[in-house]
Amino acid sequence: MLYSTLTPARKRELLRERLAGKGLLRFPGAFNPLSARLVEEKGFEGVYVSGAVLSADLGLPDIGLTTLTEVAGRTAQVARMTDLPVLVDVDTGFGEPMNVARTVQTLEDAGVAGIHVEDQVNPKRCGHLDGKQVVDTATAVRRVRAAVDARRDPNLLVMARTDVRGVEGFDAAVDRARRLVDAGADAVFPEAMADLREFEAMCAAVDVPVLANMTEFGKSELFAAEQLESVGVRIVIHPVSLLRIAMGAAERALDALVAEGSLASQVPHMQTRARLYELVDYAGYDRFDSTIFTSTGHADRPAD
Ligand SMILES: C[C@](O)(C(=O)O)[C@H](CC(=O)O)C(=O)O
Ligand SMILES: [Mg+2]
Repeated sequence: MLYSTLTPARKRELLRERLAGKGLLRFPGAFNPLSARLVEEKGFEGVYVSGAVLSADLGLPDIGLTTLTEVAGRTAQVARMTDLPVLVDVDTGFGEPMNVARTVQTLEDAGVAGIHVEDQVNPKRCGHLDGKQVVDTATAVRRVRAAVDARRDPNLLVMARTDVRGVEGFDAAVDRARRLVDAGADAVFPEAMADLREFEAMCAAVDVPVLANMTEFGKSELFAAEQLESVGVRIVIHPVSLLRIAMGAAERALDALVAEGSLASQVPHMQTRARLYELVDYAGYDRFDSTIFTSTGHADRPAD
């Protein structure tokens, strides 16, 4: 009931423990707080909060228009719904290194287990589009150092995302990733890798966990979990997938409503009322209510 049963500190500790072990951690993107519960119930290891989803949710393109307050607010709502560690996309950190520091502390307060900050210029764009620009290494390093220095919980995972692959090529991306690890990054998110071999080489080049972004309609093929695991990738995100699936379903249903005048044909595709209530733990609230009434000896309500 009311959810998360673990403190943010414990979730961070658990993520660190899992990363110290072996295997791939799968982080589907939650497109709303409730979907985070679904992700947890299905047995995934973490929840991703995507900047692209957050922007799209507000009807905005993913070009750095969202504010820290919006991102932190939504992320806190997601994090409180799950015992899984939440990894959040903070784009370029919302400004200069001082802003990055504030971003990190604000998101620590929002209950996340990790953040990733990227080395694009502002306005940023989706990492799988052409025409991106990146900042120089010194600026990228300052962002990561600011993030690392600002965290109050040493277990908060500071992940450095580099967009250099799509701008200057793979070797430059490896150089950039190494510099960001030297600056204190706990993990690396190499954006827009061309193939599995590049993931493998990146994993071999840095001795911190590497993330793979399996976003659809992007530059990377959609590799399966076993393929990524076999080349040493430690975290995979499916950032926008659930939003795409939900929006695809919503559009098809609206078309049916227009064509058929009713949604009767769509009911088999819907999450049932019972399943929704299960996800929000309706029964848990009922139990709480009756326990309180019983224990306070409320006369009007029978104990059950
Ligand atoms: C991972 C990402 O940063 C996101 O915001 O989810 C995006 C995803 C996308 O636009 O498909 C990205 O830049 O890759
Ligand atoms: Mg993003």
